[in-house]
Amino acid sequence: MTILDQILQEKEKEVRHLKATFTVDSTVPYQKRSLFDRFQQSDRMNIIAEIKRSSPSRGIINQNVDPRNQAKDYETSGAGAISVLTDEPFFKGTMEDLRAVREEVNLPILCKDFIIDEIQINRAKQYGANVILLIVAALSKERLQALFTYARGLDLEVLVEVHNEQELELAQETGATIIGINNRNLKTFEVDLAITERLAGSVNSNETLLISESGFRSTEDVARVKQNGVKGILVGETMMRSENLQHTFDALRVNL
Ligand SMILES: O=P(O)(O)OC[C@@H](O)[C@@H](O)c1c[nH]c2ccccc12
Repeated sequence: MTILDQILQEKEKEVRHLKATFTVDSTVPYQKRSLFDRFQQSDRMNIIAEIKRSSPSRGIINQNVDPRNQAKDYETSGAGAISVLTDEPFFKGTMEDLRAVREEVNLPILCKDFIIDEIQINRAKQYGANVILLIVAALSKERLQALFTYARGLDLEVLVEVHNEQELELAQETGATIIGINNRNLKTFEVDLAITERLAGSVNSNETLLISESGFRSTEDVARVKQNGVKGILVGETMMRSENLQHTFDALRVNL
């Protein structure tokens, strides 16, 4: 069984529990913050900076981070959006982290989780997400379409994550306007920026916002992907380990 299979098995349990315990509170106000508009217009590489305590591939990264302070520091250093890993069993994040971050910053917030059911989308919105992640490798074509349409109906944006040509085609058929090319294979953990170089060419980057995800450490890394129409990068570990965030942001926010 791959790690992705294990995670999805856990998610099924989580969804069963959620269905028994979570109800939507329709009195919670929602304020839209568009990642698409912000990123599509920018003339510098946009950074989605991630709150990531731990991961199955890297182990503990920064277990005791205060998500509020970290997010605030990301915002002042030049982040265009914040990603909050909310998966608990494998990444040690929480929905409370998402809420805390949402209260602290004015940027679009991505709920980074393995979404397989509508109820997780309701919960993400209620905790303050503006954008949700749908991972093509984790869903059937039908479920991908259903969850995508459901989220759009709630006025959320959707980052559709792909790792190969076939998944990219599915994302496009779904109607995705924000596509994340994950350089990390979620089944083997292998990271290779060549994945973005290979896939980005088949996307019309005037209509679709292209994000490259995982494995960014240096200006050179970003330079490799920007030629291909990529307007944003998703950076976790490098941000969580940075001792000088301003310096890290300046190095990665190359001119487009
Ligand atoms: O820490 P990195 O290598 O900068 O990667 C960040 C982000 O791309 C990664 O956390 C990620 C991309 N897609 C995911 C799906 C689920 C969990 C995590 C992820």
